[in-house]
Amino acid sequence: MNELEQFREQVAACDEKIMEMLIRRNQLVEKIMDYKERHQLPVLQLQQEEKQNRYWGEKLFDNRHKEELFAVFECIRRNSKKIQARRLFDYNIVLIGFMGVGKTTVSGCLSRLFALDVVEMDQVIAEREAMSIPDIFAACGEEYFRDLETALLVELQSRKHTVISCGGGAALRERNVAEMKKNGKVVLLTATPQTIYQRVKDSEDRPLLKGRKNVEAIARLMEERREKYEAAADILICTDEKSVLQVCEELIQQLTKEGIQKNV
Ligand SMILES: Nc1ncnc2c1ncn2[C@@H]1O[C@H](COP(=O)(O)OP(=O)(O)O)[C@@H](O)[C@H]1O
Ligand SMILES: O=C(O)C1=C[C@@H](OP(=O)(O)O)[C@@H](O)[C@H](O)C1
Ligand SMILES: [Mg+2]
Repeated sequence: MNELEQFREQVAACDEKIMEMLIRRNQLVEKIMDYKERHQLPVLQLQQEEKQNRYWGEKLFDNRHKEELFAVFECIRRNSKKIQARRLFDYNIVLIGFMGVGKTTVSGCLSRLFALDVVEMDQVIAEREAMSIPDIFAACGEEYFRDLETALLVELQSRKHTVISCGGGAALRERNVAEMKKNGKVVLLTATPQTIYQRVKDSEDRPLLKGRKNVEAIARLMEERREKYEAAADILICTDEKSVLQVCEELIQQLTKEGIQKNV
């Protein structure tokens, strides 16, 4: 055997070991989940991730392939999160609620925590129409926009393990709620009008608040919508005075409670 072939054999032996270790690692991830479930421990334990980052940062700091090694480790960790998420949520997580409650922000955070895909409905619609949401409203009207939402919700039924961040008005149509529930658990995020005002006051992205961006008008519109939002929700999370991470933790905790856990 020439030298090149010998090296190739050694690389193949390394791959064999790496794969064996990855299989073992995945089994341990499952065991950790069993343990957390049995002892009712929170699913998210971010300090563990920080500990790993510190450890490998120090250990690899002068390695020539530090970046590449980190990228592989990140990929391994992402896959662990996926394994975890697939077991926890056998469905889509559909976020609804008034403008500014944090649907988009919470989706991003959930996606990082569990390596879930995100569909930001407004963004998909704006891209497909090649127009911003305010422009769609101005050019084609609200009904047209709501029809696009309905069509997209139907399309998303073929997915699983996806966070669907709805536009604030999507849950107001009965038909939309029925489509959401076919593949997902509907999570209603709430906040007081004062909180909403603070969060949206500097943004121009919400045509329905144009010319009425004040606490009173927000409170009125919120009250008009409240009944429909609440009727659509499988769970409700209040976001006032909570960080985005706290909101995610509460959401996971509620979703993984018995009964909500599986899509039954
Ligand atoms: N829990 C929170 N605490 C503080 N600010 C938040 C929180 N959730 C969202 N925000 C902020 O509020 C604004 C609106 O959030 P966004 O996710 O766009 O809401 P939505 O998609 O429901 O309209 C953003 O600037 C975001 O950073
Ligand atoms: O509440 C609504 O009717 C709307 C909310 C907006 O999304 P966000 O809730 O993400 O702001 C956007 O879809 C559109 O302006 C209509
Ligand atoms: Mg949004």
